[in-house]
Amino acid sequence: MDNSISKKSALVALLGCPNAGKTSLFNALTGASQKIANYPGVTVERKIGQLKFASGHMARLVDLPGTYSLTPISLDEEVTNRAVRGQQDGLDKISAIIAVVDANNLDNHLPLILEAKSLGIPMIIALNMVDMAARDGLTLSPQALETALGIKVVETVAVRKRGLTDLTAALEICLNEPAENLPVAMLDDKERFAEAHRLAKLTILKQSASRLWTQTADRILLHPVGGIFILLGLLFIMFQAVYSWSEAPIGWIESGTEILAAFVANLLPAGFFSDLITQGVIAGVGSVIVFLPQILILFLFILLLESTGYMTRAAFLMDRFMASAGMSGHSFIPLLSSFACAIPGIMATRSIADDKQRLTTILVAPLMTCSARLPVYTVIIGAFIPKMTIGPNIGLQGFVLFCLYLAGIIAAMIASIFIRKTAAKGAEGTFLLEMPRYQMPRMRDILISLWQRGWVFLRRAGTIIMAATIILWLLLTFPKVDGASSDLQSQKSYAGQIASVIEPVVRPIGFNQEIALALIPAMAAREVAVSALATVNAIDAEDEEKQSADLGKTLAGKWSLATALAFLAWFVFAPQCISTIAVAKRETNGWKWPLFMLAYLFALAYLAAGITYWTAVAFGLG
Ligand SMILES: Nc1nc2c(ncn2[C@@H]2O[C@H](COP(=O)(O)OP(=O)(O)OP(=O)(O)O)[C@@H](O)[C@H]2O)c(=O)[nH]1
Ligand SMILES: [Mg+2]
Repeated sequence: MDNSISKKSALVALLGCPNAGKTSLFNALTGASQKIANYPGVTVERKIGQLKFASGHMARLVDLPGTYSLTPISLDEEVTNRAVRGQQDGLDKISAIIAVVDANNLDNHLPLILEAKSLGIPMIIALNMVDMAARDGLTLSPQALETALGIKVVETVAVRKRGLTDLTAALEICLNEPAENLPVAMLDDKERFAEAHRLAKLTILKQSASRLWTQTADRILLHPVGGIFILLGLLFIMFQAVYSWSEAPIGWIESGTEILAAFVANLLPAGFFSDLITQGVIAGVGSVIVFLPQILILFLFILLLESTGYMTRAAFLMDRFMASAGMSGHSFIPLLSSFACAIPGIMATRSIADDKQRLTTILVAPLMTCSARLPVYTVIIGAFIPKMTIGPNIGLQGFVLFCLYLAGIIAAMIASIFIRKTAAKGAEGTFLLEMPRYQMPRMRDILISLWQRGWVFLRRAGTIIMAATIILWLLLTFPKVDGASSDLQSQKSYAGQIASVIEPVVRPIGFNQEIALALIPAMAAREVAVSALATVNAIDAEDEEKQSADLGKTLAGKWSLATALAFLAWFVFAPQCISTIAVAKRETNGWKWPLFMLAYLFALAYLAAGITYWTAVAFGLG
């Protein structure tokens, strides 16, 4: 510790809103002569350093936590509030304040200055980040602000050490000949914001059109209440579009697979091979490929939101919400990626510095509705939820899909709260984010990304999903039951025998034999649940001549609504994806956390499906 810091020299405080540049200024002004301690009772760092004036005199400088107001809400704001009022234990009375203001953000930063002014402590203003202001096309008049406030204003660029000589000179004058403290009228919140706005207008001489535009857009899109509604509205439109735009292309793909199946059936001699291709490969894989249009529409929206610069704003909007669940805005992007797929999502958590927050984000990422769930949701919704509207342009099917996504999000938040209270206890993190500029998306880039996503999906369908479907088909076809109806065949087959072990476990939550059968191969990937059901039904329908290419129609004739809803609820939670477990193992360096993840997600899935089933039955939907 540096004991050379004199206890007697005047104490000067750096006061300002979060991210105004106080710490940067503190470092620039004090160099290496810092002394770091904690405020008593709070784990907020207290930094005191020594400041040398041109005259050779010294002062002590204290860096305070950022706050927007002297009416504290959080602990570190409390520290700042007590410090400037001279009520902080172990801290001398403050002789002067350097109020640090972000030049780009006058409207938001000036209210604190007005509040501080009423304390009656000698004060000067460091108008910081003027480099950014200039870059963004802002022309400012520090003189205008100085005259209007009656407080000396010095322009600074803390990170480039610009304006520091002027600042220390002004500070020394302020300490030696404090301006007369004219009594200041106490303003209430509303008056203070109005006055801050007036001062900002006086100070800003000119601003570029694009900055003005960005500011207006941000005022609307980042509004703490309105912004959230806009975000939810955008997501809602997205899910509606996933349905309404995909109808026609889905029809084309369906007729395409039907034609292909008929063509192959004609081409190949009837028998094992023909059955394998038509029932296993074409019915199975085709039932998954049908979802390509919906997946592309989903990605189109995500890509558009990303490329316009909106996504970062969404992260910002969500920060407070995420913090209330024990994560932070940093977790937002990984979780958002998990809507596409949990694997890139979990890998993106590497950018989260806090270990506990990172672990939590990994553990809840599989609850975000990945695109592999879309086929499962869509088949069931298409089959069981009536195609009706529940409001102007609001379809019930899109609404249900929206609710399923919402259920995943809410479950993730609740799980996160629990995990942060138990398995991953730790302090809250901080959050910093720079807003990108708004821009027109470049259609070419979007199309390329869409093509890549589509290709990844098709490759999955052609590899893992096809393999799982073929294996399942083989397990369903053997051992052959002679002369049995095809229904009996699937029950007596190897797959049927395995399913009959699982069935008693899932029967209490409303699942039937064919669901039990589909759940095992679906561990490979969730979509396989759909291709497995398609294959089972293709085999079962063999003799009956009424095999429908539309899996939904077939299921609607067999399952009760309660079972269908329970099946949906299951897939909101069930960790049915081996690759996700593998990535979680790699990213957490061991089996402990992936096993924990498997256990808690299966438990949730079982509970949710059971509750859904029995509630539906109670309402007479069984
Ligand atoms: N371009 C530019 N960046 C700055 C300037 N001053 C600070 N920054 C940057 O702004 C960010 C916030 O600066 P800090 O010094 O940590 O802000 P602070 O006021 O201490 O923030 P809190 O302690 O959270 O209240 C950092 O990334 C700094 O590098 C400046 O004058 N110009
Ligand atoms: Mg700081």
